[in-house]
Amino acid sequence: MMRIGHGYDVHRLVAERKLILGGVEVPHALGLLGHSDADVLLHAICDAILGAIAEGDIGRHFPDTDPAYRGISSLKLLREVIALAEAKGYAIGNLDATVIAQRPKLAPYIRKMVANIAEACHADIRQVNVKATTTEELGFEGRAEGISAHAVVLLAPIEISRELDV
Ligand SMILES: Nc1ccn([C@@H]2O[C@H](COP(=O)(O)O)[C@@H](O)[C@H]2O)c(=O)n1
Ligand SMILES: C[C@@]1(CO)OP(=O)(O)OP(=O)(O)OC[C@H]1O
Repeated sequence: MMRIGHGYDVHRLVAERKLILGGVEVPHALGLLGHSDADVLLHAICDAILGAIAEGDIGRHFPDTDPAYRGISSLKLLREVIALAEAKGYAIGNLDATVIAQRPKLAPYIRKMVANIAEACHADIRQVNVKATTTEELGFEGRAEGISAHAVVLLAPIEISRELDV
C-alpha cells in the first residue's frame, strides 16, 4: 500500500541566527529561530513522512525540551525519520515541498537543498522537488517576520519503490 503524508511548519525570522533551509546555509541578514537549527523546510518534510507512517509529528519524536536537540542539524532529524519509515518497510516514492519566503531569493540554493534531501532520504534527486514562492508581501511571510514550508510525500513499500521508474 502506498501512503501519503503532509507537513507544515513556521519559524520566526530574527537577527543573529543563521538561515538554514534544506540543510543549506543561505546568506541573509536574518535567520530562523528555533531549538534546533530551525530548518523549516526539513521540519515540514519530517512531518510529512511521520504523517505518512502514522507516527505523529516531529515534536513528539524530538521534543524541544530535550537539550540533545539544541542547535541540531535538521538533516540528522530527517535521517532518523527516514530510518523509522524504512524500519516499517517504506521508502520515498516522491516528495514535493514549497518554501514561502518573501526574501531572500532562494532559487540559487534549491538544487543543493534537493541534493541534501535526496541524500538524507536515500532517494534519487528525481524523486525530490523543492519550490519557493513569495506571498506578494501579504501576511507574516510577506512582511518577512517568518518563513513557512509545506511538504507532501508519497511513501512506497521498499520493494515497490526499488522498481519505480524515477
Ligand atoms: N524566496 C523566494 C521566492 C520566490 N523565488 C522564485 O521566484 C519565483 C517567483 O515568485 P512569486 O512569489 O512571485 O511567484 C518563484 O517561482 C521562485 O522560483 C525565490 O527564488 N525565492
Ligand atoms: C525540531 C524541534 C526539536 O529541536 O525544535 P524546533 O527547532 O524549535 O522546531 P519546531 O518545528 O518548533 O518543533 C520541533 C522540535 O521538537
